[in-house]
Amino acid sequence: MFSLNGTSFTNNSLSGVSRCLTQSSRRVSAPMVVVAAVSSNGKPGDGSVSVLVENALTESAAPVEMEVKSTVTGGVQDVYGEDSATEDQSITPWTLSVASGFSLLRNPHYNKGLAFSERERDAHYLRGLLPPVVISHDLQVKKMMNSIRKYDVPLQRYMAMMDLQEMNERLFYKLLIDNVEELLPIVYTPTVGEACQKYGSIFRRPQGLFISLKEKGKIHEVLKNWPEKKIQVIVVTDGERILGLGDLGCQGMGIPVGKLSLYTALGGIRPSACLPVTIDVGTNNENLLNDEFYIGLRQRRATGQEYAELLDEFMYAVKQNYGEKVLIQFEDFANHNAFDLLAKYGTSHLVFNDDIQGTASVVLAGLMAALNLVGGSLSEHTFLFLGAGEAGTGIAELIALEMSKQTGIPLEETRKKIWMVDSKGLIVKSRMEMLQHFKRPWAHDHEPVQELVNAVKSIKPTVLIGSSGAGRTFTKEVVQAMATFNEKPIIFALSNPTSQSECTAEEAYSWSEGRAIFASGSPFAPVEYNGKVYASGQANNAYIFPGFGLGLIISGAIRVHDDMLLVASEALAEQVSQENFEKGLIYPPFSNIRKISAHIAAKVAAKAYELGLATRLPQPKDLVAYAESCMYSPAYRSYR
Ligand SMILES: NC(=O)C1=CN([C@@H]2O[C@H](COP(=O)(O)OP(=O)(O)OC[C@H]3O[C@@H](n4cnc5c(N)ncnc54)[C@H](OP(=O)(O)O)[C@@H]3O)[C@@H](O)[C@H]2O)C=CC1
Ligand SMILES: CC(=O)C(=O)O
Ligand SMILES: [Mg+2]
Repeated sequence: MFSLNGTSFTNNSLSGVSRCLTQSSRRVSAPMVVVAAVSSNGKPGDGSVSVLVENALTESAAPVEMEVKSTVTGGVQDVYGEDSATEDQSITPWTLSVASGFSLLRNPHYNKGLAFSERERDAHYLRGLLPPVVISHDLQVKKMMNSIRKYDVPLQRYMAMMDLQEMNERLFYKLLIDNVEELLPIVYTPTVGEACQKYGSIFRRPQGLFISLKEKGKIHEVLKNWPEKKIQVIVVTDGERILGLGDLGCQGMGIPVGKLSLYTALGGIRPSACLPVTIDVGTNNENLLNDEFYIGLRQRRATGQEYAELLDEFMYAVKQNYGEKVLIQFEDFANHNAFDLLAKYGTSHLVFNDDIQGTASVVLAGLMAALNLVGGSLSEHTFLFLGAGEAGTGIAELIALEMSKQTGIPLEETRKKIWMVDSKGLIVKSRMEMLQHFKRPWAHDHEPVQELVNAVKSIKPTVLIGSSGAGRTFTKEVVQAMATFNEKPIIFALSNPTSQSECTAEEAYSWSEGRAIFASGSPFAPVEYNGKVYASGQANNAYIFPGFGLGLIISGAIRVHDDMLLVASEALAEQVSQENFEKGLIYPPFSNIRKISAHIAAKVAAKAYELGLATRLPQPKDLVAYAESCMYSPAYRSYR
């Protein structure tokens, strides 16, 4: 049934399998990887065994040599945890697992529910545990969508999705992939924001690792408690700036969980390679500190050395446990830590800050596409941001870099086309002394201006970008001002969730008399204005990070480089079709996202090879085809 280093197995005994695995060290050559074994009497080393195998090439975005999968099910005992005869003691010992009967139904990785075939029910001790009907994966999807749609409250839909993920992982991902436009607002913004706010009350089972100050000095061991060993992507937050909702402390866990489900559904990274992490150093949110259901440390945030030491221990433990090439995505850190963490670990780890870099790439892509509708080159436009934090200054820097590359004009000059307003007004030279370091490049010569609308009237931007986290700050006066000196004003309201959006789609179109090119961070339904329907795009980093991460993984990249962000923007902009433009759209539909992600991945990987940052050799000839072939598919495997 499967072959391991030259030895074939058919209904071999479990102990035989064990011996062979031991003798052949812990690594199995692709394409076959043991994923579970079933013994006839449920006891290891006794009776006949069938071994479930999967094809590593279609199953994973990992290099083809893979560690033997470690799963313990079967309700008998943890079968084999012993070290095998190999010199490489840094690798976690493999275990071979017994998955059958009731435990198989309780294992979300392997459970198929009513889709287990008659033969599988016989072979895997499922008789009587399921009702007689056998249904297809497609019918399961239809049934699940029917039940999810019955919930009127988005948070109930979110909880139904989380329950499904815990029950039947492949059904969860098929549902999400097949209904991405409908379900993205549930597992992601805006609903994930509400889920984080209420995470303490709705918490059922751990979906990721919680690393708090209590774990200081033990993080290496804590990482080993996670059941999966072959991790490729970690999304980590400390919960201090969750969307535009502020400090949600430990309850920010919903964000890494949500982002990683998109890594799988949108970018094809296999679920077992994804690890959500929340670093808990306390919270300054008084409501949470006083909430009896709060699940985090009940103390104010640790800062300074205490904070830095915990983060440092985490970063090095990750490298020690998962190697050089694990991608660590920083998510929703407050800006007073985010920029420093990125700078500090950017030279030693494969790190990516989604709020700074992913957002920059998605917005640049939208602008590149928008030029098809408004004309001119990037450097002929003038940009004004409301919000000069991670998102705002990250986007600004990438736009300035792209302008500089296109024109040969130095970066210091191209930055002068970009203006920023923060909570204290327009960022101008006279404020320089008081500005945080990331705002300083944007302090230009101008008299102080307090109000956004006055900044708009004075600077006359062609592009207005909201990255403030402050809802309804693009007032009627602001949008109307944009529409007086622009035939087609480009207006992005990036802040999440919907409640924090700088304006709604309806406001953007009606106040600009239908002339705005509008996109928002959280989705808005199409709007009717003067008898015409306007559909707006979603300028959200979810277009970028899944494909970007896939590109890093398939090339074995060891560092992230700004040029990779630029090619990711180009790849996304190229996916906007003529048909999309005719509808005023500057982003392609999410329904094509896996194809889009493969294109982004291919460009990012090609750039990694060009820059000498790729370690997976030789370089595949057709990187798009290779990226597609590496993507996880939620199709059920046959457990014969
Ligand atoms: N669409 C997408 O893909 C993404 C969207 N976002 C969204 O962007 C928002 C901001 O995120 P991020 O940049 O990380 O946050 P930061 O906290 O780093 O920055 C927020 C900025 O907005 C300014 N600001 C806050 N309130 C006002 C106000 N009323 N008027 C003017 N300026 C204001 C702050 O000013 P000051 O510095 O003076 O305090 C700060 O400069 C969030 O809502 C987030 O959800 C973020 C990443 C991706
Ligand atoms: C989308 C995202 O990353 C944010 O709003 O923070
Ligand atoms: Mg974020």
